[in-house]
Amino acid sequence: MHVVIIGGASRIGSTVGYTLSGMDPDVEVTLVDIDEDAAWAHATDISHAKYHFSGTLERVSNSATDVGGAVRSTTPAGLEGLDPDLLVFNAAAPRPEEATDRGAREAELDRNLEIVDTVADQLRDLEPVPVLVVTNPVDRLTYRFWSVLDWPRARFIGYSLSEMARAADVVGRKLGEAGQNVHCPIMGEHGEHIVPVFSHARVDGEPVEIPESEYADIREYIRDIPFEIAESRGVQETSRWVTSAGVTRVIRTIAAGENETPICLSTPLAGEYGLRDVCLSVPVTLDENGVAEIHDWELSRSERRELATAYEAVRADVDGM
Ligand SMILES: NC(=O)c1ccc[n+]([C@@H]2O[C@H](COP(=O)([O-])OP(=O)(O)OC[C@H]3O[C@@H](n4cnc5c(N)ncnc54)[C@H](O)[C@@H]3O)[C@@H](O)[C@H]2O)c1
Ligand SMILES: O=C(O)C[C@H](O)C(=O)O
Repeated sequence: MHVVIIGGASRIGSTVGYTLSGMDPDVEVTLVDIDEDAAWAHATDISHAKYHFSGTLERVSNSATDVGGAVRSTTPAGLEGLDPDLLVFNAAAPRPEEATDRGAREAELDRNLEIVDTVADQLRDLEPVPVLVVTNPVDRLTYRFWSVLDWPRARFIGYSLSEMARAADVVGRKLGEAGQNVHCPIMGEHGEHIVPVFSHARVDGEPVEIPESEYADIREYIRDIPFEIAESRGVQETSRWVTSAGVTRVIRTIAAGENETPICLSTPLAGEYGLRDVCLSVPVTLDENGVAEIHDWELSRSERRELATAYEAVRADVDGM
């Protein structure tokens, strides 16, 4: 498998490259970035890391020559010659200085829309492959890629899985259960309008009742924690570890060609949950083409209402784009 990371010199993109190369040494990784030197440096450093991870060390080169397991770098001009199986989009403009709170993702919209349009032009001649969008605001940018690239909608996936780990942490603490035994899926927007699907929460695989009195706290924790992390570490340093682990999980699921249990990711909707012309996180199974199936879960009345609110919020921006 050949994974091409656009914005490969970014904090998140380079960490995805490192994590994926460490876990799956045979996967080829190409870091594409306008910062050619930084992309080269990360590719070289990661290829040296593989010497320790897996006893492999493929020569790094800027060419697209097929070398199994190689970690390469190139600039966007080199995209044309690549033959990716999967694209990760992690390119971003520097985050506005004042964007330090929960509005930070939306504050990135205008600058990152321009980058999406530029990159979509560079991708136009490639064969359609899954595009995993990590750059914020995820739902709006996934939608933009879908609108400007004439590729099947199943190819477009927006990453929002970090929220599931955050939910497991807080729900576990509320219930006095170990976080790793908790599964609480999150639908809706990757942002303010998350929809924790409490009706599908599980502990040790069994349905669990979460007291309604805890819902507000749980939501607030999931919304706040990435910004508390960024505040303590520096606003340009977002949640790189959970994000890279989750992105790597999605890539490996696509590479494996299936996942039995649906996970919530953002994708274009065409009538599912009564919604269309928007990207929101919904339960999906994946295969090598992207989204294999959008699952139709029964939701509680309040979950449906929250999903409708997420739809309104994202649509309002999409209308103005
Ligand atoms: N979905 C999530 O859960 C999640 C989590 C964390 C961060 N993010 C988002 O990921 C994005 C990246 O964050 P980061 O801290 O890794 O970014 P960063 O600032 O470290 O890097 C951005 C990179 O994009 C490159 N770039 C800019 N324009 C480009 C173009 N046209 N082509 C190729 N490369 C280009 C830059 O040179 C830079 O290397 C942000 O939008 C951030 O909000 C999303
Ligand atoms: O990039 C951010 O500000 C937060 C990110 O979307 C995350 O959920 O970790």
